[in-house]
Amino acid sequence: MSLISLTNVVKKYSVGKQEVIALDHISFEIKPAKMTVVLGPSGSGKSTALNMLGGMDTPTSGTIWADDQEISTFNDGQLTLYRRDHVGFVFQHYNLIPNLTAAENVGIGSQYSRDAMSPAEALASVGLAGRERSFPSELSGGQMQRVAIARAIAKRPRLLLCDEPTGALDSGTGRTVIELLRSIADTTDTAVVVVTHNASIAAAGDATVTLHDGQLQSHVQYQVPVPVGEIDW
Ligand SMILES: Nc1ncnc2c1ncn2[C@@H]1O[C@H](COP(=O)(O)OP(=O)(O)OP(=O)(O)O)[C@@H](O)[C@H]1O
Repeated sequence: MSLISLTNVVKKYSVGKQEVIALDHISFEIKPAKMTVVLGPSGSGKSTALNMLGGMDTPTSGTIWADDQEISTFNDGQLTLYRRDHVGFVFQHYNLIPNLTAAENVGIGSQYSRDAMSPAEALASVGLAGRERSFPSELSGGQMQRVAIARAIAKRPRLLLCDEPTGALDSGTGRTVIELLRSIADTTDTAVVVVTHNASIAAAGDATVTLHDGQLQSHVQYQVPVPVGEIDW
C-alpha cells in the first residue's frame, strides 16, 4: 500500500520567456514505514519533487494522491492544512530559531496538532533528553539537526521530508542522523523521504528514486537496507 503516489507529474516554471521543465512526467510511490532516498545531480528536480510531496506546490499536470486525497487539486488553504496535519520538514541548515530553547523550537512544530508528543518526549526520542533548555548556539551541528528532527516528528506526521539533512555535517555525524531517520521509518508508520547528493546514503534506504534532468531515471523498490554503520560514506 502506498502513502503517496505521483502519476505523470509535470512541473514547469516560466523564467522570462523561457520555460523550464523541472519535472517531466514523473511517476513513483512513497510507502509508509519505509525510507525512500531521492538522488540526482544539481538541477535534476529533487527539491521540486519534495515540494510536490509536501504540498508546498502543485504540479502543472499529472496527479498526486496522498492516502485518499488528491492533493494535486488542492487550493492554498487545503495545502496549508495538509502540511500542518501530515508533513514534517527537515532542512540542511536546521532552521532553528536562535533565541528559543530546544524545547520551544520543538513546540513550534506541533502547537496546532492534536495528539502531538510533548517537546520533552520528542527530544528524548532523538537522544536529547535533558537538553530541553539548551539554545541552538549551545548545541553541535548534529544535535541541532536532532532538535530539527524532533520538531518535525513531534506531531507524528505521516510523511517526514528531509532536504539534504546531512549536507552541513561531517560524515560521522551524518551517519548518526541517517541512523535516526532509519529508526523513525523502522519504528513508526511515518514515511521518510531523504533528498541527497550523497549516493552512498541510498544503501540505507528501502527504496531509491533517481532523477536526471527532471526525468525519472530509476526507481528501485524493496531493496534490502544496509546497516548505516556499514555504508561506504
Ligand atoms: N521557482 C523556480 N523558478 C524557476 N525555475 C525553477 C524554480 N525552482 C526550480 N527551478 C528549476 O527547475 C529545475 C529543477 O530544480 P530543483 O531545485 O528541483 O533541482 P534539485 O535537483 O533540487 O537541485 P539542487 O540539488 O541544486 O538543489 C532547475 O533547472 C531549476 O533551475
